[in-house]
Amino acid sequence: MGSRSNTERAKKALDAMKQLGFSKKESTPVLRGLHKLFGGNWEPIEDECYRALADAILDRRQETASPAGDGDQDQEPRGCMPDDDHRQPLTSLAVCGGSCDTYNETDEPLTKRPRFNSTNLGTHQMGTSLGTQSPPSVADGQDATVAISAHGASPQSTRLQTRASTRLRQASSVAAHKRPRQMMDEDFQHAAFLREPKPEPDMDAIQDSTVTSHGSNPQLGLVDHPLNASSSRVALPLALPPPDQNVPQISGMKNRTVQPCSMVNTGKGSAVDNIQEAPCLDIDVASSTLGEVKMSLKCNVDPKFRMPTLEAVFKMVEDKYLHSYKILPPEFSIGSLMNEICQCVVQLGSDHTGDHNTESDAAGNGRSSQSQNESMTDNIPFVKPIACENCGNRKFRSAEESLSVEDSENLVDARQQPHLALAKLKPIHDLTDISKGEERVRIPVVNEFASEKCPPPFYYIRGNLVFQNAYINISVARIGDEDCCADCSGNCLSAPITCACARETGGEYAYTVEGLVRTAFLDECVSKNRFPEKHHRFFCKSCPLERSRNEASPEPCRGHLARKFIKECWSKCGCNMQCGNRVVQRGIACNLQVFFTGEGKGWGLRTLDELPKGAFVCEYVGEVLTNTELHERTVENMNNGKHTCPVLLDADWGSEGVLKDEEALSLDSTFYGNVGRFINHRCYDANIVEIPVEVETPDHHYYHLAFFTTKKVEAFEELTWDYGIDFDDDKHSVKAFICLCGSRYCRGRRHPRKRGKAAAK
Ligand SMILES: C[S@@+](CC[C@H](N)C(=O)[O-])C[C@H]1O[C@@H](n2cnc3c(N)ncnc32)[C@H](O)[C@@H]1O
Repeated sequence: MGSRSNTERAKKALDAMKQLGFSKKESTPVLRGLHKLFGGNWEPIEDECYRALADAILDRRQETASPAGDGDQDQEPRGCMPDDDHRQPLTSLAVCGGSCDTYNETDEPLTKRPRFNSTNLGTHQMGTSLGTQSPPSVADGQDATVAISAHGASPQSTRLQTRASTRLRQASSVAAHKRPRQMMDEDFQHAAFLREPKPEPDMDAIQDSTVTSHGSNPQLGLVDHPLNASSSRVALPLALPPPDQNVPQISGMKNRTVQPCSMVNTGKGSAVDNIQEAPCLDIDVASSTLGEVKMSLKCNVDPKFRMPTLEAVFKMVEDKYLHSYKILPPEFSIGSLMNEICQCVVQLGSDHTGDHNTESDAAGNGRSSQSQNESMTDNIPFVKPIACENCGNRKFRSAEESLSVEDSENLVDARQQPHLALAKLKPIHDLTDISKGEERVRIPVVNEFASEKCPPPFYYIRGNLVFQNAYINISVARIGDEDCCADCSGNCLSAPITCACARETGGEYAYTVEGLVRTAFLDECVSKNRFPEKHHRFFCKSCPLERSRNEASPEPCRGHLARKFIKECWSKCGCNMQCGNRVVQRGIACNLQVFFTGEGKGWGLRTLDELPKGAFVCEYVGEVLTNTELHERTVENMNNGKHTCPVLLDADWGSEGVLKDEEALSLDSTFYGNVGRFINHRCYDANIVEIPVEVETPDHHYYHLAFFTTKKVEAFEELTWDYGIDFDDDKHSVKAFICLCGSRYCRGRRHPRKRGKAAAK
């Protein structure tokens, strides 16, 4: 190198810049300046594929284009200006439909595509950056490609990155903005390489890959890498125009091809189940040593597809995953998130009734944020309708197959309103296993009376789901050393001393080695339920329950029982899954059956085996609702002649200050639930009792409600729990029914008004 002439080296440098889309006219003065700055030394200029030169050109552009400095988001429209991509070639989110015929193929790879300026993510200042041009529709293609590119050096891209990570990992975007350039570059490498945990075949080969012209997409002006694991790999600087085999390529690019969507392991029974049906064909992530990362998603779309703005897409994705899913499923991955983005692009782009397909929408013009939220949150139910099997004389059909033509027309509505979906689609249960495989054991449904064959429709879920606004703070960081047993191994119950997780239960594990709740602990829980007046109660300063009933002048709190909690070991603990202090989290282990009681109580739950005292039966699983959501739902259900079956998670309400509504949680299994929703009420002497169990949170704010037997239960005996209903209280969230529990202590039966009604029946 050293022997080469200045002219030769300058020519090479300018050629390399040309490959990045910088004209000779623009590059030459910058190169001259740099050369002078480095005292005639070429090495720093040639290092890292002329990175210093490219950066200097970009800096110079930014200086000339943005006198107000970085962060000035109200500059002239950038998206459609040919030069713009040179100014910010790697710092924006770019969306392109299948045919971008306005694209200038020759020299300006990322221009003339509708742009999403990542600085404006989540704000309503998009208009100036996007202009008024409508996004292209996919005229005849069946694909839409969403390309997300980022450059580590830019604040914009940092925001893009931090947007994803803050929402996903609660990272601080502010801090990220301020980090030095190099650090950000590293972050972007990590963003591309580390956040997708799925196994990626033949990584070494990918990293060592050489440049080929394979897979370029001149039409889109995007580097269109081969997108599945089996295809050959490309290593291209992302801002380069489509490669020309005759042109020497800049080395140092890495390309990582994420598995095609069909290969994404979505995990059973989770929100991401649906991803298997995603319209996404391929996901690709590539990064370069220049600190760029580009992700491209290819989705199948219909010809009427119109490209939505990425702001709308991101909002929709975020809504789905983070507003509804504050508890992120363990299977969550960036791959599935990107796939979700694809689904949302397709869905929004296919919805011609909404106005999220226009640039002005992205600018926040013409549509309130509330209506944006509505269209997004209401859209897709996370849990698929139950497949029907063996119901009546019907054979197994998938949920979609089981729809009649008329029903299928309702599918659109159904997708927009999960609860409406339930009413319209009427998913039919699998009578051989109501859990449709969600549980470790099969839970059959039987009706020995020739009445209804099936329980009413609902979606079976194994674990709680947040309906919408409930706030649950689950993070590993919140679990301190005092709330976990990181040093344990194997089975905590076999260790000579109890671990930190037994602190909640007074230094003694709540479970015996046989997996039963200890008698003394259990009896106290039963006693609290049976004789609440004898036990300590909390009284809220401002009771959420009363507030929801009458916000203007709420009545005083009626008190909430101070409950006994079990704390199980969890992910931050060193023990294994078979640890004796992990019972509820392992799920249902006994043989249960849903059966028709024939006693006027509808369906019920019974055990098929004899159960000893203290045995775990099941959890009460449902949607986690805020207090307001519960109240609204109860009223709505009552108007529809339905009864809500909620349980308040109120064990800690009174001990805190004034609880915000989104912190006052309850569980409702009306629409989404597990077998717990079939357990009927029995006054006082019920054979199961609910005990709050902490699993993934170290406080009493959100917890699991687990049922344990209060005594030995015979095989085929109905399982019952005391709902704790005050049959005199008309305001109770469970609408008091005429109690047919059969207990000699029945509170409902003794109520004169109810008795009269019962007699009249
Ligand atoms: C959580 S659900 C229990 C499952 C319900 N039996 C079913 O068929 O879906 C609660 C509802 O069951 C009925 N129920 C529960 N316990 C009852 C009892 N002791 N007497 C009469 N009805 C009861 C009431 O209609 C109540 O609203």
